[in-house]
Amino acid sequence: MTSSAITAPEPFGARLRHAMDTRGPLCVGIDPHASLLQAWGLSDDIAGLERFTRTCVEALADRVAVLKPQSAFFERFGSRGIAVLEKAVEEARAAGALVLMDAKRGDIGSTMGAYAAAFLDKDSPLFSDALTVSPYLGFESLRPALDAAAVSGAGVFVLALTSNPEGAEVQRATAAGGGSLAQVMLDHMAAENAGAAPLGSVGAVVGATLGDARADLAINGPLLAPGIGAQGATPADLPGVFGDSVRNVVPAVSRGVLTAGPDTGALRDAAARFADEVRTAVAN
Ligand SMILES: O=C(O)c1cc(=O)[nH]c(=O)n1[C@@H]1O[C@H](COP(=O)(O)O)[C@@H](O)[C@H]1O
Repeated sequence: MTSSAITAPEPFGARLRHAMDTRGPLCVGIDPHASLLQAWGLSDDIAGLERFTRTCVEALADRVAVLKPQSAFFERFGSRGIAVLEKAVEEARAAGALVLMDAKRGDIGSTMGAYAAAFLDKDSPLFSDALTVSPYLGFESLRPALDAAAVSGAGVFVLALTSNPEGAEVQRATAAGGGSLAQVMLDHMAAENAGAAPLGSVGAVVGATLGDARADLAINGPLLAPGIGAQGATPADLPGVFGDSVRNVVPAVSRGVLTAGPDTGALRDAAARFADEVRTAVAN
C-alpha cells in the first residue's frame, strides 16, 4: 500500500452521504442575529454571542447532519467573534456534526487561494468540512478552493440559484452560449463531480423558495436548500423545487429553529419537527 493510500482523507461527499443516511439530511444554521440574542435574553456582545453559540452546539451537534455557522454574525464582533467561531467549529466537529462554514467567499484565483488556506486547509484554525463560495467571478476562479478541498477531504457549496428574489437578475441571465448563467455553473459542478460515488464533494446552493428550480440539478453532488422557515419555504416545497434530485437535498433552516431557543430541549424539538417534515415530504 502506498503512503497516499494510507493518508488519503475520506471525501466530503462520502462523509456527507453517511451523515444524511444516519442522522437525516437537515442542516441547521447558527446565525446569531442581534434580535435573536435579545429574544434569548442575552446581551448583544461577545458574552451573548459565546452563550448563544455554545447553546446551539450543545443542543444540535450530536444529532443534525450539518451545522452551518454564518460567519458574518461572528465577524461583526472582530477577533473575539472569530475566536468564538473557531471554538464552535471545533466542538461541533468533535460532537459528530459536519460543519459548513457559510462565508460565501469568491475572488480572483490568487486571493481565492488565501480563502482556501483559511477554511479548507486542515492546519487552519477555521478548518471546516465545507465552505460556501460564489462562482460569479467565473467558475474557474474557484479552482484553488476546489483543489484545497480535495486534498483535505472537504467540500465546497457553490451558489447557483440563491433563495433571495434579487438573485434572479444575475443567475437567470442568459449566458454567452445560451441557457442561464446558473445552469452554466451547475454544469461545471457536474463536471467536477463526474464519477464520484456515492456523492461528489462539490455542492450547489439552490433556494427552497424557488417553487421550481427550472434547471438541471443532476450534478451528482449535494444540493443545499436554504430558505426554509423565516424566508417562507417549507419542507413540503422540496419535491417541487428539486424533482428527481430531492434525495441529494440538504434542507437548511436557521431562524426557523433558532427562534425556539434558548431552551436546549426546545431547540432539539424544533429541529426534529423540521427533520420529520422533510422525511414526510421526501418520502411522498
Ligand atoms: O449559502 C447559504 O446558506 C444561503 C444561500 C441562499 O441562497 N440563501 C440563504 O438564505 N443562505 C443563508 O442561509 C441562512 C438562512 O437563514 P434563515 O432565513 O434564518 O433560515 C442565512 O445564513 C443565509 O445567509
